[in-house]
Amino acid sequence: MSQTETTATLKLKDDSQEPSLDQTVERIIRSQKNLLIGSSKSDRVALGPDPEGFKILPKNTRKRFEEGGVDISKGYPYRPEQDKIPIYLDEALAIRNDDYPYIERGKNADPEKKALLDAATEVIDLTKHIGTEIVGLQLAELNEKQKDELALLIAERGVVFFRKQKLSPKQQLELGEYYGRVEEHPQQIQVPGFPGITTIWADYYKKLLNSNITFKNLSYGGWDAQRHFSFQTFHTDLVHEKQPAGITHLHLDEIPDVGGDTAWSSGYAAYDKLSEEFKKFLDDKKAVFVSAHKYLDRNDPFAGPKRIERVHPLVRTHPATGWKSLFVNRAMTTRILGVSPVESDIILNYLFDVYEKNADIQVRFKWGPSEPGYGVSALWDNRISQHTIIYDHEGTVPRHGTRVTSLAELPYFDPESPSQREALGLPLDE
Ligand SMILES: O=C(O)CCC(=O)C(=O)O
Ligand SMILES: [Fe+2]
Repeated sequence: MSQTETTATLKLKDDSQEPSLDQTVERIIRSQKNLLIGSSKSDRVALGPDPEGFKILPKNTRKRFEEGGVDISKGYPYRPEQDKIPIYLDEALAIRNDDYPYIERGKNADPEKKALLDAATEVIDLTKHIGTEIVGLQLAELNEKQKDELALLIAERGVVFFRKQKLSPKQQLELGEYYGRVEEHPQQIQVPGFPGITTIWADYYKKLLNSNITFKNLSYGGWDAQRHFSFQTFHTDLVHEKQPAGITHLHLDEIPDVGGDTAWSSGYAAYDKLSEEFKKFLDDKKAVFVSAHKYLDRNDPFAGPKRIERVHPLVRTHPATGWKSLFVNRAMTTRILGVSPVESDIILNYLFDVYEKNADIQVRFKWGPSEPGYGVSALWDNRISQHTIIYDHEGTVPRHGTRVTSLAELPYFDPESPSQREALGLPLDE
């Protein structure tokens, strides 16, 4: 056979485009993704901007988007295309797997936070341990010094609220970028043209789930019944990231008159609920944290769905305050390393309860009443708190928000760091 004949034969093979076995298997896996990953009803595919969602977009939100230059002419919300949604664990793990140089803005802020607090007309601590409302300031107008001081205040108080805000999605994103690398979510519904801004819109999901429209792979915090994950239980955002979430900023631009509050619980105070002996036991422990979404193992795709697993310290030090905080949540912390599975379950359940059942370390925020033309912002620190929507409105009335999450440092535990009560000179529980 001459050289030309060989090339011709090979070419013929290429041109026939007969898929290899691997390619066939891959095609089956992709087409049967929902079956293999076990997507729930809320885990559906959706492609691009949704003309149906646009029809129920609240007036206040539409006005904010139009004034803020968001192009919703093709529909709303934007639903990431199927080919952007990772199927395999290694694909999901490859997202943001680099070491990104995080700058802690709160670290060098004036501890008295004068530039921020003196400019406010009122500063209201909503409870002793967590939650502060700032009155009379616009987030969009803060200078760098004030933003740094705000980062410190959020780190100290867990969550900070601003009512009556004029804030475009772009301004919200810019503030998030100042606080860290903004997470771009490959699954969640988004603001068109702004992959860093996700949409929080329960009534839309409710409508979607009740409709006969077949969307696939669009996800809204679904978990299996076992661990009950959804936005409706206490949780922390994005703990499965290598450098998990620092500040999340949720801006509600459509607020129900009644219902749909949000609650936060303090991780510093949860830690300080523990006895000194138990703190010592927990201090250098590490735990496994899992992702909300499930994926397939490329080497064993038919072995069932798997979640991303990351190991983080169970007690972590906040880089701005230097205080220790209990870093667990029922939805995503699955086991403590170095103890038996039975021990791990018992300890974790107790720690979840400490966070969830002590009302004295929590704040419940009523976003309303809504004021046409304005929105309300909550900025919380996921490193030192948990939060949950209080879903009493059951998605039956309009409630719409945009959310930007800034990722933070690689979590660490500094054995020299004090607890909050120690740092503030308060008596410690024994
Ligand atoms: O809608 C809410 O109140 C909170 C939703 C939530 O968990 C989040 O934005 O991370
Ligand atoms: Fe959340």
